[in-house]
Amino acid sequence: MEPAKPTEISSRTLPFTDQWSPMLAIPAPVCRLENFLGAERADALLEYVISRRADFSAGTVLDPLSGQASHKGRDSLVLPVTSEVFSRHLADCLPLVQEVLGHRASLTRSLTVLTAHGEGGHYGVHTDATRVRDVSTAVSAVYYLHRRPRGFGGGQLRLFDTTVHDGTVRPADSYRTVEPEHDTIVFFPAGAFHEVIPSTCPSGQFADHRFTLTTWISGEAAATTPSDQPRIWQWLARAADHTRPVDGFAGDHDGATPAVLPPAHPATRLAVPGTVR
Ligand SMILES: O=C(O)CCC(=O)C(=O)O
Ligand SMILES: [Fe+2]
Repeated sequence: MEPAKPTEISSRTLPFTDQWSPMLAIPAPVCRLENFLGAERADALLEYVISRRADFSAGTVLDPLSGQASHKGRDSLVLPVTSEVFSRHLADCLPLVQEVLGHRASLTRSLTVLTAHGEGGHYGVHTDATRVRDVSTAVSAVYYLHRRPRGFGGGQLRLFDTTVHDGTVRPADSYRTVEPEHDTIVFFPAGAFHEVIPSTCPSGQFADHRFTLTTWISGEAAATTPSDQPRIWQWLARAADHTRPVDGFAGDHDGATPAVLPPAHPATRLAVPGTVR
């Protein structure tokens, strides 16, 4: 049979107009790595997290205007930690992550907390601007851990798109969903709006919670040349502007302490596909 000839849709059906003003909706760049620590070490870390149960406390949010910490819109347990090995892995994958995220600034410091979400655990829509000096260049990294079979439901991470329309940049209602899969890590711009939707934990046991090792990675000080960053990063930073603490960054509201990220090690850094190591 002959293929049908295309039919022109007449401009009576689809008229021309000079009132044409579509809205740009851009997904936040995300880089996801599976099997990040490997089965054995991920299980060892999970056992460690469970063993620290008594040391977790309620996580806070910071009001950017008043500088006050509160529990508004958040029900998570947190425990600040540092780990040389985890930091080295982060440093070794940053060249690849930066390539995927279209990120150009230098990243030298990190803040890390363990988190646990149980029955009703959630973290309302926010940016991570309160965790870093310069949200236009900082990266958030969330490493997920949980028992198998999974003892919790829900708890997905939603990463909101950004709309750019008539010179205004704002977070969109649309989003991408990240499943909190054991031994996977996601990286995304710290200025992207995101939320953790409520989790359930039918057993009520701490060991069945949704666990993360959450890290905020940034440079030393405010970037002097943010225009080096691709446009999407600049838009994200503009949309996140009102979430920056007006008094600037004055230490972490959950007690995380800054650690220096080593440079990527030539022998262990992840290769960027398509380049010579
Ligand atoms: O747990 C997650 O998936 C995200 C956590 C988060 O957004 C945060 O701790 O700032
Ligand atoms: Fe966050």
